[in-house]
Amino acid sequence: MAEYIVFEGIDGAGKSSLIELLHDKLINDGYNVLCIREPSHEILTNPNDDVISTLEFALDRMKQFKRIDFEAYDYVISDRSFYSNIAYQGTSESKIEWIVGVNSFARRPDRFIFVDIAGDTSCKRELGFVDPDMALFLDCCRERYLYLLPDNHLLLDGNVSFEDNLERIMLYLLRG
Ligand SMILES: Nc1ncnc2c1ncn2[C@@H]1O[C@H](COP(=O)(O)OP(=O)(O)O)[C@@H](O)[C@H]1O
Ligand SMILES: Cc1cn([C@H]2C[C@H](O)[C@@H](COP(=O)(O)OP(=O)(O)O)O2)c(=O)[nH]c1=O
Repeated sequence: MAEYIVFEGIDGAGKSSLIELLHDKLINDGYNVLCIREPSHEILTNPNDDVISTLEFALDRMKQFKRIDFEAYDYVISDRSFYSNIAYQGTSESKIEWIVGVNSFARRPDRFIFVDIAGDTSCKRELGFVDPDMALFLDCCRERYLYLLPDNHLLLDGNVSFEDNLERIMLYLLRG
């Protein structure tokens, strides 16, 4: 049964770069690895409608998981999970409660790796400049992630080198 490893963090944190490096390392070590991402395809959501966005992301999530045979792999590595749903669409207490309920059948991660950067760093990496509204929104998402971190998570500083973070990830996976 594959270990389900989730990478989370705001846009531009370095999730996909680290996943690619981890994938190559694990394949090189002889493991069967599947990399997935959420959403599994481009989803046209309305950023002003957290309810519709939540349902779109949650449906895509459930359908994607139906297609995965966890017995066929050693590791399934995912770029995002239902935690993104809470971080991005959970803009009030009542929405968070509802989003947790909508995702109650979503698979829980065996390993949770949070790559941490600030909202303005995200803007600089993704847009090339700091959009104050976007930076503020992303800082709120970051706060929700930090509040939600499950037990046994690994928190990475997304400003240090990929090599240093890959080393930390390998130690974390070895910890059992
Ligand atoms: N630690 C880092 N140091 C320097 N550049 C980084 C770092 N992490 C990410 N980047 C850069 O930021 C951009 C977004 O990285 P990416 O891996 O696509 O993030 P995400 O998947 O979290 O959106 C890429 O250009 C990447 O090279
Ligand atoms: C899975 C998921 C993603 N999202 C958002 C977060 C990202 O802004 C976007 C995915 O963007 P994308 O560019 O595909 O990936 P990334 O920025 O992680 O490299 O979808 C949600 O708002 N809710 C969710 O449940």
